[in-house]
Amino acid sequence: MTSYDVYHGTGNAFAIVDADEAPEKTAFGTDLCRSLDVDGTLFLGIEDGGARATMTLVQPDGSRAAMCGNGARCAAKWVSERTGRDVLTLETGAGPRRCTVEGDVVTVEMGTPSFAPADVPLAREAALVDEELDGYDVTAVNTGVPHAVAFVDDVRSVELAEVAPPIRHHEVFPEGANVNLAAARAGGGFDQRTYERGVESETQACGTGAVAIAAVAARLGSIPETGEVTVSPPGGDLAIGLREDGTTTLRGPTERTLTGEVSDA
Ligand SMILES: N[C@@H](CCC[C@H](N)C(=O)O)C(=O)O
Repeated sequence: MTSYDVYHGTGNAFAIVDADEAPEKTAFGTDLCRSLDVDGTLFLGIEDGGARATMTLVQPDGSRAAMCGNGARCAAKWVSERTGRDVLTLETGAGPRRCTVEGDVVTVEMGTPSFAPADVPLAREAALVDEELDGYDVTAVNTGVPHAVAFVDDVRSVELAEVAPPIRHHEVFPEGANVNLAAARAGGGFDQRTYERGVESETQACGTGAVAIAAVAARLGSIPETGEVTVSPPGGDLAIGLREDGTTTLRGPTERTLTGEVSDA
């Protein structure tokens, strides 16, 4: 038997498994996503007494993603509950990510968003900034994984399941892209809806997507280049920090909802 916990970060839900206990990752992780109806399975390998942990995300379609913002928040909380560490570094496919745990609230240092075509990646040599793609003005950015961001008047009035797939699979994105729609809120901040690559549907929140929205808003001049902005997916509020050195932070709540065991056979 292998034990698991289910955590969510603003509605983005993950099964978390100790990497040392997992028999195999891809089929096991995919099956767990399906049986628990979660957005991914995180395999965590604790090192140095919890000062560091390796994070591997297997998504419902069997793919692996280099980084996951909300997953990193849940992962840090899981490691902290096991080791008592409040500050730790997650080793991800997108590089090390420092996390700070304060009760149920976790902040992840998300690195520097890149609009460079090779980094997104894009199948062309020019950045994609506020350019029409399948009916939306899209900006492409990598915040650990590739994102397409488009600003609309009202995120709720869009049929995301219809409009997102053509952008998600557009030939300009050789590795695909997560698709985010964002709308400025009257009191400041942004509403968010995200269609996730690998889940192949809308999720209740996406951390790298929230950082992408803030980074694109700053690039397009809709918000200051530094400071904090609230991005609100359906699952709750996320605070995004834009720092003077170009790096970003993601802060928000986490919650454990389930603990169980699954047969390895
Ligand atoms: N939900 C995540 C993003 C997970 C990776 C994404 N689906 C991809 O394949 O790029 C987040 O909170 O950042």
